[in-house]
Amino acid sequence: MLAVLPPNTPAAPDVASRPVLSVQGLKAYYRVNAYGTVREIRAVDDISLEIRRNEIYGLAGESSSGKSTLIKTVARAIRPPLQVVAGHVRFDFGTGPRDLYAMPDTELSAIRWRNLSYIMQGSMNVLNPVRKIRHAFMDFAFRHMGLGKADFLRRVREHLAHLHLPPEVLERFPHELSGGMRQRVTIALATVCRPDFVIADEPTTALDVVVQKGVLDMIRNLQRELGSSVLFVTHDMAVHANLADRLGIMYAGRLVEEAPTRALFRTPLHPYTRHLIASLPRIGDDAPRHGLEGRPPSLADPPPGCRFHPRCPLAMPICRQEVPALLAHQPEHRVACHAVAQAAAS
Ligand SMILES: Nc1ncnc2c1ncn2[C@@H]1O[C@H](COP(=O)(O)OP(=O)(O)OP(=O)(O)O)[C@@H](O)[C@H]1O
Repeated sequence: MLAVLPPNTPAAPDVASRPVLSVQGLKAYYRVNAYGTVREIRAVDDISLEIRRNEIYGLAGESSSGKSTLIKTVARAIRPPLQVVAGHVRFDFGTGPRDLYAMPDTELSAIRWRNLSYIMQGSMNVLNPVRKIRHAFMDFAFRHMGLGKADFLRRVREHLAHLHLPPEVLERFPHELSGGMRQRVTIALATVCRPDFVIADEPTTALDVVVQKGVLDMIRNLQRELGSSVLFVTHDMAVHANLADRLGIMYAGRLVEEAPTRALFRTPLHPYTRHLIASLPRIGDDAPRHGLEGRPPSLADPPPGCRFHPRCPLAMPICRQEVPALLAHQPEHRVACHAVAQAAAS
């Protein structure tokens, strides 16, 4: 077990049953001025989901489906031209749900790193290239730990040792470390305060397969030890299969399916999810994989109805007119598809 800090979340009898993150009707658009005309890129368009304590929720979908935009919005790490135009993001760190966008800046900076931390794509976004790693820990984590400097650095060294990182990394500049080591350091940084909720945006994408496995194991082990919740984003379904407890599939700014990972891989319901899973390579299966016809739509001018309908093998007239609601087909399995809903009703 980690001998670092006591849990951040105060024990309350009903805390475990409440979601730690609740997103409702969230819409986040890029409002871009193009030659005097404002265009809206609807990258996150009416998303609702909940993430529980002590689970890894994987968010999947191809490039430009809105994954990064959704997690930036969930972390309130947005800047123009991105704007939240509707909906709520509520976190409950044990003291009741709090609307992230209604929080004063002081409260927001108090929960950052301590309750809510963010492992970004590419470690150099958080590590300053001209400062030693020690400074990153001092800058981000020191004020949240309530310790003197010597005790704080001792805790940091213990945490690094627990993660099999030598304490000497504190005296290194980021460029002196390999890519995998830098990513491990950013994970150590993001978890040293034992946060309740960790957001990880493609943390292993730039790494080779062997290093990637080590980093994924590190994230899984830490999550188990801390009992925290992780929102993990990658387009790589094989990574999700090995890491996520539950999976949400995004297509063109919308959540189209959500289920426990095993159920989603065994019985994918949405035609897009079925395509994602069917295109995964399998050992001993040399049959050619067929890509989907067409391309994802422009999020500045998405098609009406279901955004997947122009590429969907099951498309019906209603799919061109009505947005399918995300409905529960099993208690834990939600899907937004008219064809699936009709088949279930018949
Ligand atoms: N700063 C920006 N200004 C305008 N549009 C943007 C901006 N950033 C992203 N977008 C658009 O928002 C949409 C969603 O992009 P986003 O990066 O969230 O997708 P993604 O699923 O995370 O993709 P990837 O896996 O490639 O990172 C895309 O159409 C993208 O072009």
